[in-house]
Parts: sequence; structure tokens; C-alpha cells
Amino acid sequence: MTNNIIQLDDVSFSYEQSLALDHISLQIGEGEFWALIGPNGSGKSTLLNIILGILKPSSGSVKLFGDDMRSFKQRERIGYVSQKSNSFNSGFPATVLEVVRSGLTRKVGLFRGFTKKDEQRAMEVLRIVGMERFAKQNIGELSGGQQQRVFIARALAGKPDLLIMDEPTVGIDQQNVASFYTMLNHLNREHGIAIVLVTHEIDLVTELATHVACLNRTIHFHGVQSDYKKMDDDDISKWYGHPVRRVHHQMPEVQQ
Ligand SMILES: Nc1ncnc2c1ncn2[C@@H]1O[C@H](COP(=O)(O)OP(=O)(O)OP(=O)(O)O)[C@@H](O)[C@H]1O
Repeated sequence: MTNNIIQLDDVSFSYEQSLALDHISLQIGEGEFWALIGPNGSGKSTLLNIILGILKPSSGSVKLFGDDMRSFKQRERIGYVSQKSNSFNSGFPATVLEVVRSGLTRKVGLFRGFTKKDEQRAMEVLRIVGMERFAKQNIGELSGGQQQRVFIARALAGKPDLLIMDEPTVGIDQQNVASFYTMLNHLNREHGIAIVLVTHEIDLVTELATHVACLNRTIHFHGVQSDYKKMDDDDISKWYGHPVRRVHHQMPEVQQ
């Protein structure tokens, strides 16, 4: 049996008078790859913010790696890549290597210099995301998709067990989205890193995710990918709020 690394029990959350999450219960196990899908305004980012401890639930409980959220101290076990990471302009004065190394500050502290070992770790994670050859280049000179890979490397630098991403493929073209997801699949399967990914790409990511959660203020479905695929498009459309037709995608070079 896998251990739960995220456990939400009966979590609700309101922004002042407006209920954004309504009695959410969800368990995410180690090494699982979850796609969290739902229409605009369905509470996906709010749910991530609850998991990240940025927002406190109005009611219910959150456990991370078995510890109650309120006493959870192992922040380095969670890597986070936000929606807007990949928007540096070309003049931004930092190299790819510097950006990735800055992901180690939580471990090394702000005022200790970086060691050779830190640099090796940064190069190692750049290799994992296929960006090693860009190490000396300025971050702003890279495409949105390349920048996003660098930010994933940054999130991986501290060796997290869980990677949380909020729509990481916004602004990346379709061809590169497929190879981006293939890279995530590799991270999940070969490196055992659990992934929780918010996305609007209801077809593509569910080819790779091991589990899917469908959210629209409350959870309408959560379970393994094969059960999600068996669901009727009409049933998905009902909770999504508009017609949904899923298309099967053949992913490039998916590791089995
Ligand atoms: N800071 C805030 N103050 C008040 N209401 C908010 C705030 N942030 C989000 N909301 C509301 O909470 C609900 C859920 O928003 P949330 O951003 O979590 O949805 P989402 O599924 O991530 O949306 P999207 O797919 O558009 O990014 C929406 O109705 C939104 O308007």
C-alpha cells in the first residue's frame, strides 16, 4: 500500500462570502501523478494554495506526509512551479544555472555561498529536464517552454518528493507541450517524484497522469486514469458546465 503524502479531509474554503471549495476529501499517494482538472473558477488554484499552506481551510483538515499542516516542517519535500514562472524578458540578468541554484537557498540558507556540490546538483537537475546545454545562457533568452523546464529544475534542486504545478504549459505551443509532458512522465516514473498538476488540457495530460481529480467547487470524480477514461463525455460535460469532447492523443516517447 502506498503512503499518503497529501490527505484532505472535508476541506471547505470561502473567500469572504463566496464558497470556493466545498467539502473536499482527497488522498494522494507517494509516486502518483495527479491531473487536477476543472473549468475556469472551479477552485483549482485555491486547492493548490491550501495544499501549499498559503491559504488556510475554513474547515476540515490537511495532512502533508502524515503531519498535520499546522505543524508540518518539511517544506523542502515540496517543489512548486507557478503558472507565471516562464515570463522573464531577455534582459533579465541571471543565467539558467543561477536560477536553478537559487532553488537551493532553502537548504543552504540565504547567506552562505554556493559550493561546487550545489553547482553539480544544479547541473544534474538541468540534465534531468533536458536543459544542460543552456546552463550558461541568460534565462530571458529562452523560449517560454524552455524557461518552464528551467523552473522545474529549480523546483527539483532540493530533491523534493512532490512537485506541484499550476498550469505549467500556459503559453507553450502544442508540439512542445507534448514533449514537456513526456519529460514530466519521466520524472514521475524514473525518479519516483509525485506530481500534482493543474491543467485545462483534459485530453493530453490524462494520457500520462496515473490519477485524475475533477473539480468544480466540489470533487466530481477522483480516481485512477483508466476509470477517468471510461467516463462518458456527457457526464464530464454536466459537471464541467459546457460540452466536453475528449480526443485520444498519442504521446511521443512515453516511457512504459
Ligand atoms: N483572492 C480572491 N478573492 C475572492 N475570490 C477569489 C479570489 N481568488 C479566487 N477567487 C474566486 O474563487 C473561485 C475559485 O478560483 P480559483 O482561482 O481557485 O479557480 P481556478 O479553477 O484556479 O480558475 P482558473 O482555471 O481560471 O485559473 C472563483 O470564483 C474566483 O473568482
